Amino acid sequence: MSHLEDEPEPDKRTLRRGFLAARNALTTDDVRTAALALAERAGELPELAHARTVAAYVSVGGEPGTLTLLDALHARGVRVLLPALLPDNDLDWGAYAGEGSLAPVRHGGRTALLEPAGERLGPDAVTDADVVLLPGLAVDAGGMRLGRGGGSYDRVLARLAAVGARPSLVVLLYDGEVVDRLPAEAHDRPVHAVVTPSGVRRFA
Ligand SMILES: Nc1nc2c(c(=O)[nH]1)N(C=O)[C@@H](CNc1ccc(C(=O)N[C@@H](CCC(=O)O)C(=O)O)cc1)CN2
Ligand SMILES: Nc1ncnc2c1ncn2[C@@H]1O[C@H](COP(=O)(O)OP(=O)(O)OP(=O)(O)O)[C@@H](O)[C@H]1O
Repeated sequence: MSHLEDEPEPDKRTLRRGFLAARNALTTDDVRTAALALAERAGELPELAHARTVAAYVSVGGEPGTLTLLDALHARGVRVLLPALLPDNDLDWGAYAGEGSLAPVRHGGRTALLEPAGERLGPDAVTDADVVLLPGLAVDAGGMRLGRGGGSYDRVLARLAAVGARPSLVVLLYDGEVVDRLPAEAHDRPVHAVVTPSGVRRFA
């Protein structure tokens, strides 16, 4: 992206469109191969090795795959919390109990998400997490994350801060989604690390 450095910062919407188009161009095989590498790389994170509760999400479509990782955590006895999207874009949470505990839910015209089918624990349940795995479209060298724009995870991060919870914040991405710089707003908060198929990068 260095050839763009002299141009005005493209806004978040334009950036989102570009990153989503690249994901849409991936084949099922690309996604599957990357998901295996991601699970392996994430397995190297000491934060995950020691976590008792992990807040995560089930990837859909071209998103970097998370299910292999979720199954590995669940099999080790880690409590895995998964989000359920509420009408105002806030997130409720439920526990992952294997693939049978997921239900496809379509919100509006969007791709169906896989959400926890069991008991709902309430939006504050995320404050129990030792590690939060956040979805995103990109992260920059300062750890600032570009999300989908719903503000769901902005609210999660605000809620964690409000109760003084300081879990490790980790975003799972493809290699090309780690960039030099993203536009940041006052409410944006940096993550601690990014996992891509080629490895883990930590932010100061
Ligand atoms: N897998 C997953 N679950 C998640 C999120 C996410 O980003 N990914 N969320 C993050 O906040 C929350 C749900 N919010 C979402 C907001 C917008 C779209 C969305 O615009 N989807 C588009 C593009 C899908 C694609 O990448 O191909 C669509 O369905 O058209 C999806 C989820 C909680 N669960
Ligand atoms: N703590 C908050 N509570 C409610 N709304 C918020 C909060 N923080 C940010 N928002 C709103 O959410 C919207 C999306 O913000 P932004 O573009 O940063 O989303 P994002 O970080 O890309 O998405 P996400 O958090 O879903 O991954 C903005 O309109 C913003 O004002």
